Order: sequence, then C-alpha cells, then structure tokens
Amino acid sequence: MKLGGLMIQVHDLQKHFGGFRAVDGASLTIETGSITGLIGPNGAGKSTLFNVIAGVFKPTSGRVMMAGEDITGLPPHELFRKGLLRTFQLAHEFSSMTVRENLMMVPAGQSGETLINTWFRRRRIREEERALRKKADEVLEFLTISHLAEEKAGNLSGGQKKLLELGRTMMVDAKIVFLDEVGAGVNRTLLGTIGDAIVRLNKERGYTFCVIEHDMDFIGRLCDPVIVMAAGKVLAEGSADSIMKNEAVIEAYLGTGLKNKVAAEVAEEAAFAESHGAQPGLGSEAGHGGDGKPEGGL
Ligand SMILES: Nc1ncnc2c1ncn2[C@@H]1O[C@H](COP(=O)(O)OP(=O)(O)OP(=O)(O)O)[C@@H](O)[C@H]1O
Repeated sequence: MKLGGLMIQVHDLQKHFGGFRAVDGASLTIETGSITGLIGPNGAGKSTLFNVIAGVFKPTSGRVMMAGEDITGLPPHELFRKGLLRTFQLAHEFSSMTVRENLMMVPAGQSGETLINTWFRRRRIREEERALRKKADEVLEFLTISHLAEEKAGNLSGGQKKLLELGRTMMVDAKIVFLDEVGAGVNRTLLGTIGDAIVRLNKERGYTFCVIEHDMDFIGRLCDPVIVMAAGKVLAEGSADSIMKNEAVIEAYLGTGLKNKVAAEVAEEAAFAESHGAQPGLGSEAGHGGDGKPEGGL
C-alpha cells in the first residue's frame, strides 16, 4: 500500500567517528507506506545511518525530515512519541517478566507510575491495566503467539524475541519502524512468520518499515524499494530484482576480482531458471551461511 507523501527524507547525512566517515553524505527517502530494504556490505554504515535517524547518534552534518518536519538530532524518546521506533539487532526484552507484561509496560505515562495515583486513584489504574491487557492480548493474537503470553520473555527463542519486539511497536501504534537485522540467527520458519507480520502490519495497519537485512530472499520477498549503501554512501536504489543484477552493487559486495565470476553465475542461474520456469535470484539457500548472511563476505 503506497499512501504517497514523503515520510522520511535524509539529506546529505554525515556521521564521523574521529576522522572516519561511517556515513559519508547519504541522501535517501523512505516513502510512507513502503517496506524499504537497506542492504550493503559489512561496515557500509547501515546501522550508523539508522542510529542517526533514530536519534541514538547526533549527525556530524546533514538533515533528517519526517513528514516535512526537521527531526535531526531529536532524542529517541521524542521520536518515539512521534511514532518513529528503531528496534535493535538484539531484542531488548525484560527477561524475568512475562511476554504479556513486556507488552503492557511499553506505553509511557501510565497512572500507576506515580505514587499519589497508586494510593488514591486505584480504580483508574485498574481500568488502565485492563485496557492494556486487552491490547496486549490482541497484539499477541495478531502475531500468532497468544500461547506465549504467560511465558517469561527470557525463555523465548531469538525469533520469538523479534516477534515480541514487533509487538512492542504495536502497543504504541508506531508509524515508522526501523528493523535492524531482523533475521539474524532466526530459523527459516520463524523468519517467514516475522515476514508475514511485517507485511500485514504494512498492509492492514499502514506501518512504514525500513529493514536492514543480509538475507536477500527475505529482502526480495518483502521490500520495495531496496536501497544499497557502500562506504557510507547510497550506491543504488531500485526493485530487489534490479539491485541483484546491478554491477556496481555486485562489485561493492565482492570486489572487482570476483565480479565477473559472480555475473557469469547469475547469468547462468537466470538462464537455468528461465528454462525451468522459476524465478532467478541471488538469494539461493546454497549461498547463505547459518546466520542468514550470505557467505563469501556478502
Ligand atoms: N561507535 C562507533 N565508533 C567508531 N566507529 C564506529 C562506531 N560505530 C560504527 N563504527 C564504524 O562505522 C562503520 C560502519 O558501521 P555500521 O555498523 O554502521 O555498518 P553496517 O553497514 O551496519 O555493518 P554490518 O552489516 O556489519 O552490521 C564500521 O567501520 C564501524 O566499525
């Protein structure tokens, strides 16, 4: 669902660590209603870009706009209030609390947070808790993990923790969510469930996503457009198919020496797929390591 309008615009962003330019003049747009993929070789600057957009790092220079408003350098809690959330590579759950409790504690400003309310306004607190519990249970049902409601979050698998992280964004009705390496260490089945949840949140609830992921099957299934970063800059943008065939992208991943070899393999795979009526792609199972990242430095 493309809603039109420009949700996030990044203009000539720079983030330096000492003399090192982790983000070196990146400009890009994340359209409202899109699931935008952000890919690139290790060290390309993807996570740093996310961190600057989400207020974790202040940029060295450049601007970040959200729906026309300058949000450059705003702290994460202010962006959170505006509906912009960034999930981290490692899900930050409270391990000794149940899954439902983890969801219920996301919305800020609950009445039970002040001492005076816990003494004198117990009814209001009880009503709020009932409403939060109902919402948490709806979120769990949407994510097909109702059976985990009473489970301690620390006992969840890596993929289930990623689903919980998505659930936490739903407790505050996020507008735009930045997902960092959602597939890292997650098995194929659960990755499929996470992908389905992302697509449904996008289509049914109007969420905009920007997704960093090394798994090209996942990117190809979910994302349009795909933005490629290399050496702190935006190298290319387009559909997953066009990106996978883009020579500059292949070169950035593999270096010039391997470029011709890979191009020949891609052409061979495409010819084979065409003769067998299948879709060609770089993201074959054989090319991936156990962590979901393609092998050979991709
Ligand atoms: N806090 C920091 N201090 C110094 N250098 C940093 C810092 N954070 C990131 N870098 C450097 O900036 C570069 C970009 O890192 P970043 O994590 O943004 O890349 P990435 O594209 O997300 O990589 P990956 O795919 O491996 O996660 C790397 O060379 C990294 O070492």
